[in-house]
Amino acid sequence: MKNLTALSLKTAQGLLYVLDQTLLPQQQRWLACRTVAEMVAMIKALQLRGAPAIGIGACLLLAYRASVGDSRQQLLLDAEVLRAARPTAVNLMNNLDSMIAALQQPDFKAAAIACAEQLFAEDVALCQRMAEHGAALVQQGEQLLTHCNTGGLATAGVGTALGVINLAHQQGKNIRLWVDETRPLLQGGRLTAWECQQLGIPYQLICDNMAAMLMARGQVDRIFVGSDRIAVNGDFANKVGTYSLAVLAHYHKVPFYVVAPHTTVDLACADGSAIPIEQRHGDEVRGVSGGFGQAIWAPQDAPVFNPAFDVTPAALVTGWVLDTGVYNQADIAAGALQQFG
Ligand SMILES: CSC[C@@H](O)[C@@H](O)C(=O)COP(=O)(O)O
Repeated sequence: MKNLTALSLKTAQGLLYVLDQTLLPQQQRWLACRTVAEMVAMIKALQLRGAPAIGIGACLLLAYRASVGDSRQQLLLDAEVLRAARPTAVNLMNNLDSMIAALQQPDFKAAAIACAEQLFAEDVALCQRMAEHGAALVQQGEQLLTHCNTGGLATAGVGTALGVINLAHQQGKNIRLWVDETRPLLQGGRLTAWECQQLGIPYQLICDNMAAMLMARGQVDRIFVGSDRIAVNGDFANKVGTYSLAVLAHYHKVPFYVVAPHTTVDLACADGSAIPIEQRHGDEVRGVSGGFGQAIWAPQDAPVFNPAFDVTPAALVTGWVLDTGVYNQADIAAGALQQFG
């Protein structure tokens, strides 16, 4: 396998390494990943996270397993085990489908490696195109807002929503960014804040419940978020809290954009009600843990509701920024997403 490098994934001398995102920003620790069980555990624990990154990581692991001599039959079984690691991000399923097709080739080992390398390269290119389409929407001096982490850590490339924001910054648009901390796992506070510092993007961190006040004061000009799965009617799933942001944006007439590669469209989902939503452990809401330590403030057995994602209805979206272009409400209603998947 070639040596590949992204912010959260890399291959070197044939081995796969994952940057443990649960420890950021306090610690930068790369973990070697050799087995399917290790990869499943990393995805479930969100050591590897972000819709495109988990799909690419799972396929790189299968390519590694092929390179060390696993049988085609074993690799096909392992692909199904990996598919079940997280349910919402369709990129994982789509990338594994590509890998399964590669494993049908006569030289399945070479095909698996080529497939993983191609998925990696393709994601880099898709991110760049999304960034170009999205950054063109941003005006000089705007105050932007984002949720969760959608940057280089979540993809093989520059990211989805954060890729757009970073390109607008690089273009000298003098933007400022509000970063939602993103409870319960703090992907904004830990990961997006860290990426913004690396990239030199001027940002301020806010708790999720401060966005309404900023919008009321006219301090948010545009919102960009990512997505884990987009239904054909334009409804989309993203990190829990995205829906409330969209409702707030609608009320305050703030343009609200979802940024995702066309491969995030799922033709099997007619609308958002068909998107499976992952439910996670109650401890994530009872407290927090990470590279900074652990704090639990709720009663140990407090009953918890903890969906990892929510669905934003298409009616609340100003624009769908895909690698293929920007689509508006009329485009989506006319079936623009039907060509993807
Ligand atoms: C490219 S990022 C799109 C989404 O994957 C992102 O917004 C998100 O919700 C990530 O959730 P996570 O639970 O951290 O994997």
